[in-house]
Amino acid sequence: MKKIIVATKNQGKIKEMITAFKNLDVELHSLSEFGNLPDAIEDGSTFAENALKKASFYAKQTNCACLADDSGLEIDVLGGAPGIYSARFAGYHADDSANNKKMVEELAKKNVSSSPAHYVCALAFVDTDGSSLSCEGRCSGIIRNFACGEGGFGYDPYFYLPNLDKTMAEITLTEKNAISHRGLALKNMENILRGYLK
Ligand SMILES: O=P(O)(O)OP(=O)(O)OP(=O)(O)OC[C@H]1O[C@@H](n2cnc3c(O)ncnc32)[C@H](O)[C@@H]1O
Ligand SMILES: [Mg+2]
Repeated sequence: MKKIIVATKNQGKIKEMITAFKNLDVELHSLSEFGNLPDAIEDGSTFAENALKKASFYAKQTNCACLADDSGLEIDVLGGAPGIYSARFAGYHADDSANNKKMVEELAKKNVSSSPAHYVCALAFVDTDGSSLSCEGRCSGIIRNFACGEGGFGYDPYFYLPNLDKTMAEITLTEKNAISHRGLALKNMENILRGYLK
């Protein structure tokens, strides 16, 4: 069975990635099994470039095949910000609550209480021989300036899904995976990996 490292330090992503791959015939491992590895440098100009940088970096560090995710939120009224800077919107070591506070402040500066927005997720798989596979997923919704729900992570309590009349933080992990940017990208990657690992 193929051993794949879920190469992320984000616990929210880890849960979603492991749940999504439960029917794939692979052995998933966490980066934490390798001790305290350095952070990958995320200096690409696109989600796809950053995902590939992370997967390649951790494949070298662990000598194992790695699956990495680079993702973020694009808010229309902010011209697509925070985009690839979503994890550090409020500064380099910002946490979710600081980023969310900054996001609410930026909406206020534009004199709006909500805006159409899109989550984007790029996934990259890098094997031990350096060969790579990649794909993306997107999910559209409305960013609002108030939080609802306790689930998910990051911007989820502010990301409203009009079709469900709920935020991403008010649905279960399985429901989130069925519609989210990461869920859709993982479905894609599952199909690509099935062919690759045959
Ligand atoms: O780089 P790794 O170690 O994977 O973890 P990270 O949290 O730094 O991840 P990114 O660099 O890809 O930044 C993505 C940020 O975008 C936001 N984000 C991405 N997917 C999200 C989701 O499903 N729900 C809520 N926020 C999300 C959240 O703020 C993340 O920290
Ligand atoms: Mg990161």
